[in-house]
Amino acid sequence: MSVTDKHPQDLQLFLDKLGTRLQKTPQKGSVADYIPELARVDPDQFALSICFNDGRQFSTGNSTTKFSIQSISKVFTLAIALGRLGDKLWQRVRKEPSGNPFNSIIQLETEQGIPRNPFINAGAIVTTDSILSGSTPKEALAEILMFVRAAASDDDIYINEAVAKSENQTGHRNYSLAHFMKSMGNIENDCDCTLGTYFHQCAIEMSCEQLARAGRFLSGGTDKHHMIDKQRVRSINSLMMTCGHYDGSGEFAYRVGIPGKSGVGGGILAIVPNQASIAVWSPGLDSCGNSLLGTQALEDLSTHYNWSVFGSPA
Ligand SMILES: NC(=O)CC[C@H](N)C(=O)O
Repeated sequence: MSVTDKHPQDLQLFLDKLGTRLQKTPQKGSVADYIPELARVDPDQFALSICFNDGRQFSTGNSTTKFSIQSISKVFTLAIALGRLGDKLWQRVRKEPSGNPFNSIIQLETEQGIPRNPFINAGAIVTTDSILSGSTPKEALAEILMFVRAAASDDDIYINEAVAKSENQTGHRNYSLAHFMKSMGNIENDCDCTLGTYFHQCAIEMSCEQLARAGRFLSGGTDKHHMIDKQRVRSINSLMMTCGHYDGSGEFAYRVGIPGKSGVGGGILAIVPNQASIAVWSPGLDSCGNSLLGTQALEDLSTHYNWSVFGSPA
């Protein structure tokens, strides 16, 4: 029996109180300003949506407002790449936490251009490059959008061109990562094509309600949402737990205790394995680039409902 069968009204009340309390918090973190279009987002926004495997969905705050999913897109591209290449992907990217910022270049030189994991920028660029091989950027982006729309059961999901363009103009760090990996033989396509595709996937916009629904393929929702092999669901969740918040992954696992993937747009997709998919959004970020209040909301929620996969204190 899920928590919704027992106390659906209590859960809605809990979420509304949580949203109201967090929105009053003075320390909201800072919005990402290295992508100029994201610097314009109003930091005083908060939304959360939970989609249970039994189909029920509960939301609070600005839950239909769309935001830039940014690195949360890396979960969808990893699922597509694993479906295409299978374990061969792991010859080009590893499965280890990096302990470094998401856009760090330092490990690539001593580690032969093989990124630590698919969720740091270098690893995500390699993952996108693998999807691009054999397709044009337009075809690869169409495939990514098709996957996301099918996962969310919603066609009203698009790429924000202005955000993609804005990141392309200021994406010198990502260009350096891609060119370094190209020099080491780990990028197959033209760097401009791979990065153009990567910037566009990051610029996908979704609301918390859409994102929570899109995450059902990782929470083991109904048969309809078995979009990928069950073994892969487990693999992706394990990487979200160990690497989904970059150099803040240990802290997130310690405080929240469930797999999660953040993005610099302020969103987090979190999975309660076999139970629910949760999307939270608050644009202010902490020093590791993870949503400050989003993390707090997930900690409060998972503590209250005992969702940590590491056991319950009771
Ligand atoms: N952590 C993130 O969300 C980073 C994604 C962003 N598009 C970048 O490449 O810098």
